[in-house]
Amino acid sequence: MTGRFIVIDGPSGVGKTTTVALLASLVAADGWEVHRTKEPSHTTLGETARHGTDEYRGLTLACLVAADRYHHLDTEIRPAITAGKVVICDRYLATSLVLQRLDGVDGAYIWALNQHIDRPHLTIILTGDPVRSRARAAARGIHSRFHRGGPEAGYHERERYDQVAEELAEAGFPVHLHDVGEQQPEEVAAALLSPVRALLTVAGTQPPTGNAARISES
Ligand SMILES: Nc1ncnc2c1ncn2[C@@H]1O[C@H](COP(=O)(O)OP(=O)(O)OP(=O)(O)O)[C@@H](O)[C@H]1O
Ligand SMILES: Cc1cn([C@H]2C[C@H](O)[C@@H](COP(=O)(O)O)O2)c(=O)[nH]c1=O
Repeated sequence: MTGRFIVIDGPSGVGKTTTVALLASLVAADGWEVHRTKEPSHTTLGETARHGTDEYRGLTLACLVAADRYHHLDTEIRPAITAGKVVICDRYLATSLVLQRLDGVDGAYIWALNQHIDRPHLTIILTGDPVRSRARAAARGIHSRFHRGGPEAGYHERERYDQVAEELAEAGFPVHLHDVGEQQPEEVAAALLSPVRALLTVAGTQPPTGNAARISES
């Protein structure tokens, strides 16, 4: 059986990386082989995008993150799915549709750049109080110009993610929007387990192992 491709996306500091780690553990505990990864990837190309947002902007950055996405799909995501794993990826197309637009790139161009990417089986978009999210990102450490800016930037970013959730759904992407509210990280992951199990539990199909499985990560 081929694996599944799940994306967790949303504003800076909302808790994507934390949720990916916790959800990966829960899915592995169900017996699924899990591969955890993130975008930009941990390749030279990806790290250039992650840490280069002061130098690279607009169309250049849009092309850079799209190139990294195709390389990530070719070298990591597709092989893991073919091997039957559940791939859980931190950030993907929704980030490009929000941040590259904020950078002045036309939405149609972002879609065109990404027209050959794989469609995730499920895109989870986390939303939450922008003041809290921005404060958490700042406390953790800022490495991107998109993380800067106070509450106003945070509200704007959240609004864009809400719009992009609708845009992706209209384009046929299965989307699950989850407001983290005041939930603790473990509560967020537990709440997401239900839609993820619904995706993984195809009628009559059991997880490939009866026991807790391994998690690989990039
Ligand atoms: N539900 C939560 N409640 C309280 N703190 C949280 C919660 N989720 C995450 N955090 C904390 O907030 C900080 C940011 O979390 P995390 O790195 O997971 O967010 P992110 O969305 O991946 O951020 P970024 O987009 O900036 O990479 C971390 O210190 C994490 O421990
Ligand atoms: C996937 C993706 C990423 N970016 C930029 C935005 C940030 O500068 C970094 C990611 O930061 P993180 O805290 O390590 O998650 O990459 C982007 O502009 N467009 C994208 O599609």
